[in-house]
Amino acid sequence: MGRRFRGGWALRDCDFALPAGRITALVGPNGAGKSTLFHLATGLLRPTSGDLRVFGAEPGSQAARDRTAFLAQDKPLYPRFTVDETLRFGRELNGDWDHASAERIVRAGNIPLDARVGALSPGQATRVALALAFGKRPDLLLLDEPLADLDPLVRIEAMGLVMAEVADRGTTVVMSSHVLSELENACDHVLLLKQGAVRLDGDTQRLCDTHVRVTGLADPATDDGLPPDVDRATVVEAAVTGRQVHALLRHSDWSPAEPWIVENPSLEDLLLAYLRSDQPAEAAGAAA
Ligand SMILES: Nc1ncnc2c1ncn2[C@@H]1O[C@H](COP(=O)(O)OP(=O)(O)OP(=O)(O)O)[C@@H](O)[C@H]1O
Repeated sequence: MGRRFRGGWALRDCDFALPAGRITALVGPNGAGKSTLFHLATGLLRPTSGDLRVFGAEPGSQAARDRTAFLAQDKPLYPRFTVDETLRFGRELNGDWDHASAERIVRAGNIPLDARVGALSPGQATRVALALAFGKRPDLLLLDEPLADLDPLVRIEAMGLVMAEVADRGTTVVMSSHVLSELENACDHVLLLKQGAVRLDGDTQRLCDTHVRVTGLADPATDDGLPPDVDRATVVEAAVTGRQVHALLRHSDWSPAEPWIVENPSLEDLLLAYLRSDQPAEAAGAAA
């Protein structure tokens, strides 16, 4: 599947299937194609090549729209509406609307129902936008950097809200974020895009288990500092600092003896390595 704009391909040859009932982190540098993917998944854009399906339905079709809620980066809410009017608007637009849940989400944030949306803090507005999204009882919730403008405490609270609702209902969530440290405990699947291509796609635990971070004395005879017997196709990144080499390897059967330090990476470490790596997806073993 791909999407091209005048300036070139925003997404190209992207082939992936995201797991239902799980939280997928959509990660990638600016311009990687994350928002484009959300717009394709909601039917706001059509693919230029190939096909994208949402629970087997065409994005934008009634069947797909009924099951999908999308929270865009700019969280479009009507500033003149009160919170209550906003939720009632949600009820009018959606047949299968869960007003009690939407109100519960708002009340849990101590947001008065008669407050004007335009007067809410960014954190409160995010909560109202999430209430609107969850009130729809979506099977698929698409969140495009929903927490970007929030302070750390409110971010944690909003993330907790998403996770609780998802655990309750088994909603499939795809959430883009640049804050990698926050994804570790929240997401169980990751899709990493870079320059419009899928660089990494897999279960977070499995990805961390199938990669190793190795640190040891750099070999002066090789360019990357790793010993010559390391299969270079398994090297996601390697960096020499002083006399030490620090590398991330995937599926490596190279088992160095001490004094090499070998450990599984954290999700953040793994994602950063793939974001920094310029290796083509095949060489870096995108589909682990
Ligand atoms: N409507 C459009 N018209 C032309 N080019 C576009 C359009 N939308 C996106 N692009 C281009 O497609 C590429 C991917 O953009 P996209 O917004 O999907 O990236 P992103 O990963 O969401 O970035 P960010 O992290 O900055 O939000 C970029 O090169 C962007 O300039």
